[in-house]
Amino acid sequence: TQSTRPQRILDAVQKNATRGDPRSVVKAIDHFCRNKEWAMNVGDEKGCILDSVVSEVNPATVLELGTYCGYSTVRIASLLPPHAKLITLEFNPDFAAIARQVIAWAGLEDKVQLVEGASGDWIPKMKEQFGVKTFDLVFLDHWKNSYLPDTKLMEECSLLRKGSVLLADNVICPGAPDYLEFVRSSPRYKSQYFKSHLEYTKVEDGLEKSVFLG
Ligand SMILES: O=C(NCCNC(=O)c1cc(-c2ccc(F)cc2)cc(O)c1O)c1cc(O)ncn1
Ligand SMILES: [Mg+2]
Repeated sequence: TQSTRPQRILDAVQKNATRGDPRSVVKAIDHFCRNKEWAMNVGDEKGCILDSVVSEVNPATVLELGTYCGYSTVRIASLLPPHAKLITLEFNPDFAAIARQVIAWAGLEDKVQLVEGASGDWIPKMKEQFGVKTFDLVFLDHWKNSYLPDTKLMEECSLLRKGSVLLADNVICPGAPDYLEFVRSSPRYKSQYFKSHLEYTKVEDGLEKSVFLG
């Protein structure tokens, strides 16, 4: 039977990465996507910016919107302090099934809760379902036209506190123009653009870091 690209990414991890070694999992995916098949992971260049923001925030609670194969999930979770928790939402069940195995190969299942379903359905249930008060860091990497409505929904559900950091991928390519306009013009956010490139390419892209001011 014909394999899917996420399945081929998982194969590359299981063949080339060491169980329990998150950095080797990240390296194996980047090597596969740079040399064999492009895939929509945040990638190594933007991944370094992601790492620096995670290390700076040192979050106890993280929400990731859009898991895909778990590449950024592994990057983030490998940097979290001992009792920190990462909740990652993925709408696509095929992506979720692969991501669970990638996260397990990295040995990070205890830090990560992968939830299958639509962000709009799950965000209002975060507190009651997972006992989350607020998120210290949110990584937005799902459907680009969901960034803005989901950010407004997180505000309405009081999931953001003074100092919560939103980090959004792909604000240039594919782009999230309505989200960018909102966080850059709203008095309730302090925004900063980190110029980079679309994963594994020379095309411009970047991450937007926005601190919620409460
Ligand atoms: O596609 C779903 N999620 C991925 C969101 N991410 C992206 O779309 C994405 C796309 C690109 C990208 C950039 C250039 C290009 F030419 C093609 C794609 C890069 C990225 O870094 C992304 O993050 C999805 C499916 C589904 O059925 N349900 C819920 N979500
Ligand atoms: Mg992305």
